[in-house]
This record gives sequence, structure tokens and C-alpha cells, in this order.
Amino acid sequence: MNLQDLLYGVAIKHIVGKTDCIVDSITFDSRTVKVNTLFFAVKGVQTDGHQYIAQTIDAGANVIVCELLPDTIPANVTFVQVENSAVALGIVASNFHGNPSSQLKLIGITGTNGKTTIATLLFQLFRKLDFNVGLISTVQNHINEEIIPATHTTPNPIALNALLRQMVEADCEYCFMEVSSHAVAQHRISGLFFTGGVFSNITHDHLDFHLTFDNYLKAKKEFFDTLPKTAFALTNIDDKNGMVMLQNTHAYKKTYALKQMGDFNAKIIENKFSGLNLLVDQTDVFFKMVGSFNAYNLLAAYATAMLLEQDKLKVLTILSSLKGAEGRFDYTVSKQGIVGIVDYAHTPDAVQNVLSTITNIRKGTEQVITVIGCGGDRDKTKRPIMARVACDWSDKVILTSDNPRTENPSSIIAEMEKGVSPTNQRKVISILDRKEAIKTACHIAKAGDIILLAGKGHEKYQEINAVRLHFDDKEVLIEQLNLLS
Ligand SMILES: CC(=O)N[C@H]1[C@@H](OP(=O)(O)OP(=O)(O)OC[C@H]2O[C@@H](n3ccc(=O)[nH]c3=O)[C@H](O)[C@@H]2O)O[C@H](CO)[C@@H](O)[C@@H]1O[C@H](C)C(=O)N[C@@H](C)C(=O)N[C@H](CCC(=O)O)C(=O)O
Ligand SMILES: Nc1ncnc2c1ncn2[C@@H]1O[C@H](COP(=O)(O)OP(=O)(O)OP(=O)(O)O)[C@@H](O)[C@H]1O
Ligand SMILES: N[C@H](CCC[C@H](N)C(=O)O)C(=O)O
Ligand SMILES: [Mg+2]
Repeated sequence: MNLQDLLYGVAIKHIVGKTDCIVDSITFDSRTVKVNTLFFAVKGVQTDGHQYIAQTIDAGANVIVCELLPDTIPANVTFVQVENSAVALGIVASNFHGNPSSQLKLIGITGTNGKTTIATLLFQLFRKLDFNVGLISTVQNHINEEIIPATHTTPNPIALNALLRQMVEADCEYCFMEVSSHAVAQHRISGLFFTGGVFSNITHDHLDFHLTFDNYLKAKKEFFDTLPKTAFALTNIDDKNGMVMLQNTHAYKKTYALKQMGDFNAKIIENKFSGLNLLVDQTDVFFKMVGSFNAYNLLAAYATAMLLEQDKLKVLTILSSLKGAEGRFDYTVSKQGIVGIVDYAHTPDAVQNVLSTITNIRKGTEQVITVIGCGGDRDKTKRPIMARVACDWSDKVILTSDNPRTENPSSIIAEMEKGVSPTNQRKVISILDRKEAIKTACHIAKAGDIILLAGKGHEKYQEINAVRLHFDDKEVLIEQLNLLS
């Protein structure tokens, strides 16, 4: 592709070298550069792409997009200086793939919790409404029934635009995608054209990356700030920062709420293990999904479908039969009557939500046994809080490993233990090995008791020392429950 076409829409500070050259591929990773590659020098968390410029030229790169020009510029290489290489990367990646986001209706969902659930519900709903649909999510990406494994919640701009291009080729009319705060802060969504944005909620997470809650909020808000005038900006106003999201957006503003009047409203009539009974915009509907947090997710999906001009009754009928994403409040009952729940709660708020839901709908006499760990190389400040919340809402807690990554798992558990108050000590045991922890929970449980396995949801691995070993909470849970006599 011609360089001038690729650079369309990029704010350029300075160009050194010819602009009428042909680029065959684009990358932000020096290790994948070939002849006639455009290399983006991006500043990262670990290293700075600018360090690899000379290496990429040796490997055949003919164009370099960078923030700082080197002292000597070799002949036959074009240097494009920009303010922010990551922003330029998004725009060029979109141009390279023929701007696929403007050829379908792209809806982005942001928030601390609920993104995967809302995006998946919308994908399942629009498939059942007979549309060709794409999904970009933590669990997996989809083009209709085709599954494309996910590496990130929101992929890098090159992978993202390639995926959107495949969706356009498959005649997809809609794509529902999660927009993580990392993706906004790293400009992975730069250059995309959105038809709508949805905000679920914001609570404590990712402070290792954003450093302060304020920065984290700003990242979420920036997504809404950059939505075009033609898009809708749908927010949950029961969240205390829900209105903040709308402050500077050019998009048309819409709200949803359970506790106050919004443009879209729902009321919980009944919340049981068998599902939710909700009054949605005055229509009484029974849903298969459990828990008040899922009332919010269902309402967000319904409101989005209404903003996309779908038929209300058809939408509610289909939503009422959906189960949402894999590994979210996924429950099973053993032959002894022990209830096992696998859930992806990995933030203090999510743990509290899932446990308060269990508390609200349990009969009262059973014990709640929670098995929980925290991820390594991620926000450390949430560890004691997650342990405290688990203790406050459970009868017994087994602290264990999640994905330790490169950290020592015992140190992660020790940080969680700091959140256990003296009165709660008697409820808690720590078992390093996650399988042993689940086995112990199954042995402690009696008929009617509820075991919650929190934090790993759909994940099919446990990452220890940078190696991913097969591990599936649901598989282990069922195996251990079946071994009980
Ligand atoms: C913290 C974070 O988000 N890191 C992402 C980031 O990596 P980084 O900033 O560490 O990059 P770096 O290693 O410093 O490298 C800087 C630049 O130099 C380049 N480089 C590097 C080495 C080299 O030899 N040559 C070279 O060119 C790199 O390609 C990069 O362009 O950019 C990389 C390339 O896009 C991502 O793969 C990487 O995601 C890591 C693997 C990750 O785990 N991210 C998680 C935290 C994440 O993004 N999660 C969110 C979900 C969060 C949520 O639940 O809300 C997600 O959207 O998935
Ligand atoms: N609307 C909600 N409000 C609060 N908690 C929720 C909500 N929806 C889901 N949860 C809890 O958060 C967990 C993660 O849900 P989900 O995967 O939908 O969120 P996510 O935003 O995609 O998370 P991630 O950022 O890790 O991809 C669920 O397993 C549940 O415990
Ligand atoms: N999307 C989340 C996933 C956390 C899941 C948990 N199992 C862990 O490994 O910490 C994150 O990147 O923080
Ligand atoms: Mg997700």
C-alpha cells in the first residue's frame, strides 16, 4: 500500500525521506520486521520501541513512525515524526485494513465489571435476531459461529483491525467489543469509528497500571469523550461515576438504571438461583441469569438493542433465554446437593457482588465456602481487600493461588492474609495448590452448602513462572464433587 494513503488522518510533525513508497506490512514489534515494513516505535511499560529502530532498518524496514528522530537518518528510509506513535498506529492500522470499523456498526463496552457479559449477551442476542455478528471479548472472539482465540480483552490495533476486516468480509452488520482501560490508555482503539459506547460501572482494579483511581476513571472517560456525534453514549447512572462519563462526550447521551429514573429502567421483582424476574420498561420478564449485577448487564444489553432500533418484545424474549458468558456465575449441583459456582470475580466489587447475590438467595442454613486467590504481576492493592470481602461474606474461606505469573504464590497469599481481621481468622485456611484448595472445599461441604470458586472463570490455564499449565476450575470442581461418596 502507498505510504501517503496509509498516513491519511495522521497528525504529522515532520517527514524525512520520500513519501511515494510502497509498504507491504506494518508492525510495532522489531522482531517481525521484513522487507518493506513500516515500523512504529512505541514507548511501552517494559521498553521503548525507539531502541530497536536501527535493528528494524537492518531487517528491511523502509518506513519508521516515531516520536523522536535519530541523529543520523539512513538514505532510502522514510522517517515520519508524530506526537504519539501509538495514536498513529491505530489510525494507520485502520487505513491498512480499509477502515473496517466504518463498514459495520461497532459498539464498545467499557467498565470494571460486566464488559464480557454485556458484549456476549449482545452477540448472542443479535445472532438470534438473524444478523451476522462479530464479538471481541476476554473469553474468545467470534465471527458468527467461528471462534477465534483471544489473547487480550481488547487486541492491539493491527490484530483488531485485521479481525474487523474479517468480520466485514463475512458480511457482519454488527460487532460488539470490550474496551479495556489498558486499551484506551495505550490508544489501541485510536482510529476506530464507533456506533455506540456502553459504560457498566467503575470500581477498584488495575491500579498497578493506572496508579490512581482518577487516572483509571479518565481512561474509561476518554473512550466516551472520543465517540463521534453520530454515536450513542449509554451509561449506568446508578454508578456514582456514571454521569461523569457523559460530561464531555459529543455522542447522544442515554442512561439506564435500576434505582432511579433513566432512559431505560428495570426493577428486580425476584432474584433466585433459578433466575431473575425483572420489570423491564414496564414489561415483566423472567431471565435465566442470576444476581442483581446481571440485572444491570441484561438492562444494558436491552437498552443497547433498543438504541440499535430492534423490536422490544423480540429482544426481551430472546434475552430471557440467554445464559451469558462462560465462567460467570456458572453453577452445578452435585448428587449430594452441594452447589458449586465458578465465577470470574477478580476485583473487590465483583467478589462482593457475587457473594451478596449468593447471600440474598440462599435459604439461610447452608454454609458458603469461598476459594479465592489473586493474580500475580497485577494490582497488589486489591489483594487484602478481596480477602476481607471474601471473609465478610462467607462462612469459610480458602485462600489459594490464582495465576501467580512471575511472583512467589506464597507472598501473594501472605498479602491477602493481611486483609483478614482477627475475628475472621478462624474462618480462613490457606492452601497454596489450587486443586488441593478446591478438593478441600468439596470435603468440607455438606448437602446444601455453596462453594464459590472465584477469579478464574472461563480460564483453561494457570500461569506459573510464565508457563501456562492446563487448569480449569469447573473441570476440577466436577471431578472432585464426583469423587465424594
Ligand atoms: C501492561 C500492558 O498492557 N502491556 C501491553 C504492552 O506491553 P508493554 O507496554 O510492556 O510493551 P514493551 O514490552 O514495553 O514494548 C514496547 C514496544 O517495544 C516493542 N518491542 C519490544 C521488544 C523488542 O525486542 N522489540 C520491540 O519492537 C514492543 O512491540 C512494543 O511496541 O503492549 C503489548 C503489545 O501491544 C501488549 O501485549 C502488552 O500486554 C500485556 C501482555 C498484558 O498482559 N496486558 C494486560 C494487562 C491487558 O492489556 N489487559 C487488558 C484487560 C484488562 C481488563 O481486564 O480490563 C486487555 O485489554 O487485555
Ligand atoms: N455489572 C456488574 N457489576 C458488578 N460485577 C459484575 C457485573 N457483571 C459481572 N460482574 C462480576 O464480575 C465478574 C467478571 O464479569 P465480566 O467478565 O462480565 O466482566 P469484565 O468487565 O469483562 O471483566 P474483565 O475486565 O476481566 O474482562 C463476573 O464473574 C461477576 O462476578
Ligand atoms: N482481565 C483481568 C483478568 C484477571 C483474571 C485473574 N485470574 C488474574 O489472573 O489476575 C486482568 O488482566 O487483570
Ligand atoms: Mg472481559
